Amino acid sequence: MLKLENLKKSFGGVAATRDVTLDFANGSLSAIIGPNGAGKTTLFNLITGRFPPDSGRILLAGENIAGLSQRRIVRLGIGRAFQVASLFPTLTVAEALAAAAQAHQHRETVLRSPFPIAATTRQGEEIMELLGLTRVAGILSRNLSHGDQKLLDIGLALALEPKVLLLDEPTAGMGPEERWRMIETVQRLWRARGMTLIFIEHDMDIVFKVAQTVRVLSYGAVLAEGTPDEVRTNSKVIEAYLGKSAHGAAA
Ligand SMILES: Nc1ncnc2c1ncn2[C@@H]1O[C@H](COP(=O)(O)OP(=O)(O)OP(=O)(O)O)[C@@H](O)[C@H]1O
Repeated sequence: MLKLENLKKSFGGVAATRDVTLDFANGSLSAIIGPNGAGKTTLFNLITGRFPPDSGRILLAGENIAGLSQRRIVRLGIGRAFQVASLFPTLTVAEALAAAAQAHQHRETVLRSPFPIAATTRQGEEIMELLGLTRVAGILSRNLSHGDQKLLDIGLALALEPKVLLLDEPTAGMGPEERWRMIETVQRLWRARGMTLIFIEHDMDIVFKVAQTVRVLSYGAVLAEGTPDEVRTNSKVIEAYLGKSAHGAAA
């Protein structure tokens, strides 16, 4: 579904992405891990077109999307949960989702009516159900808890009907219990939608329990990849990244 071939990106003298080649199978659930500054977010920025790569290819279902605009890449089916819930402070959760669905269906035309049509309202309801947001459907986005704001961010990305969804640290800033609830929700939506889902995560317990495959970045390059068991026991990973806490401690 998504293939990265020899991707490179430098910022000034810093090589943030150094010859990264990775293959994400259709419908897979993958984690990207690595120490701070390893280039995880840069990889997402390249995939979503925030920055063009210096060289290399990004193949989505065989088509090279490297260097295309962010808008075009979204339309081709790559979604990313951004911190955007805060952009709709005066809309309720239900309104924000229906508006996003409507805007997507009208291909970015400006919303002219505050009253979304039935189909997009229904689409918003489905997303709320999937993410467990129905209980806060009528709450203004600005009044949501941190966890619900993050869920709404994911919901807004889902409204654009992505084939590949990128989540950059979906559990950041959450306590242990809330983290597990969030990651269960992520797993549920991945199963329900059958999409290719890639998440960046620092909590190793979550990564090793949830991901089908794990990619480890270090200094902008792929240090290791494989199943959670393969990565957990990889000597390079243990040495460079996990240290002695290879069996579960957070990064
Ligand atoms: N827009 C930018 N301009 C300049 N340098 C950048 C930019 N984006 C990333 N970098 C640099 O590229 C390197 C990789 O950063 P990146 O944010 O991708 O790492 P990361 O693995 O996501 O880190 P973290 O876990 O801390 O979020 C860092 O040295 C960072 O300072």
